Amino acid sequence: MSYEQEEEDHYGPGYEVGSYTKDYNDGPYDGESDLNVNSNPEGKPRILLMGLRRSGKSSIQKVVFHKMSPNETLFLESTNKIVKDEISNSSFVQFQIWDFPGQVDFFDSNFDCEMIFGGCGALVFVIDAQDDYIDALMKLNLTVTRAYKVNPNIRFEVFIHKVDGLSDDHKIEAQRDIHQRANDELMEEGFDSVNLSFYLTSIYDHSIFEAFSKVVQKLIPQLPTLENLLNIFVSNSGIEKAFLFDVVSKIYIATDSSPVDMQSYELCCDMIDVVVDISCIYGTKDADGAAFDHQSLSLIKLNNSTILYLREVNRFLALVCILREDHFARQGLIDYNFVCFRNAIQEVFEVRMQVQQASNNTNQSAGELIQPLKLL
Ligand SMILES: Nc1nc2c(ncn2[C@@H]2O[C@H](COP(=O)(O)OP(=O)(O)OP(=O)(O)O)[C@@H](O)[C@H]2O)c(=O)[nH]1
Repeated sequence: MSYEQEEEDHYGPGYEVGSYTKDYNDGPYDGESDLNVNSNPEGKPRILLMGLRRSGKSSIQKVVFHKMSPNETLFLESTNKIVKDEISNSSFVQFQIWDFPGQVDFFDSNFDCEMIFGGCGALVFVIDAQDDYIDALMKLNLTVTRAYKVNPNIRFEVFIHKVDGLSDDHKIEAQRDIHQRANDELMEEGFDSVNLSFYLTSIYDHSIFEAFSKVVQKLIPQLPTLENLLNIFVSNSGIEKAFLFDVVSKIYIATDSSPVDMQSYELCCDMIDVVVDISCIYGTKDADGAAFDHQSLSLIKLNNSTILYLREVNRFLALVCILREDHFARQGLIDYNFVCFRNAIQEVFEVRMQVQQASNNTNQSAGELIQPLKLL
């Protein structure tokens, strides 16, 4: 698990791109500077992180994808160039994150809107809720309107961030106020069809992982299939809740259709930490040094007659389930259903690979550009 500061390159005169990557299992990124949409051969969706200075953009990226502890972010230096990060640690979770400096100026002639927004899947705008957010709302409006004109397919995600410092009432009020002001301004300017999603986030709890899970899920074309498979598995196995996790980032890439409550999600995240930590200390590591392998399985009984059950789905994904202890009496059935579920996921993955390969071949022969928004 290592990442490498790969290279720095010029993003047109005046804008630099720091490009590094972390490929959790396949060793350091060996790619070349990938500066524009056209050189994005695998068509990975791109997520842009934007917002005012010190709003918390780099902290979010470091905590979610680089295992940085929240306290360490206090020492992060201000970003003064676009930092590009390649996330390719899972069969389904593959994208690039571009972290922008807070002072980015859209009116600067060096800022190539077409190129930056054109190949973007989601734009995450971070607002510091502990600060006066009027300036941030102006910047949000400017960013969204600019981006939408270039690419109406972008998903706009607003993180009302640093809410750890706010009381519950204050959080709700901030969300209501920001939601209303942002939408009113867009309506006034005639951007009625722009859809903004809002999330209350903090790096000091699981809210940031939950919010990023939802951002990433929207970029996975196979999501309805995965959810369907989870629903079938859950209803036939007496399971209350199941999450399909990307083990390294602890982002859940799908869950069944019952509502997600934060406590269940936190429990499942904690279980992954426990399993990975114990495996690292006492388990045997494979050739890649990964302690999480095809035999990874864990069962934790809680003192409220609830069971947490974790099974490895593939190298990158784990299924974590919550169920009542009495339902676990039929473990054989659950295990059988799980094997069927795992085979189905494998098939989805294979179909995805085939379609991706076919699309690559077609595009190569036709000399066309690959649509960066498409995974399939
Ligand atoms: N309380 C609290 N502080 C946070 C949170 N997220 C980030 N911070 C702090 O906010 C400060 C700024 O964070 P950065 O990640 O450097 O902000 P940035 O948006 O990348 O800043 P620029 O690079 O200047 O654009 C740091 O001191 C972080 O520790 C959060 O969720 N809660």
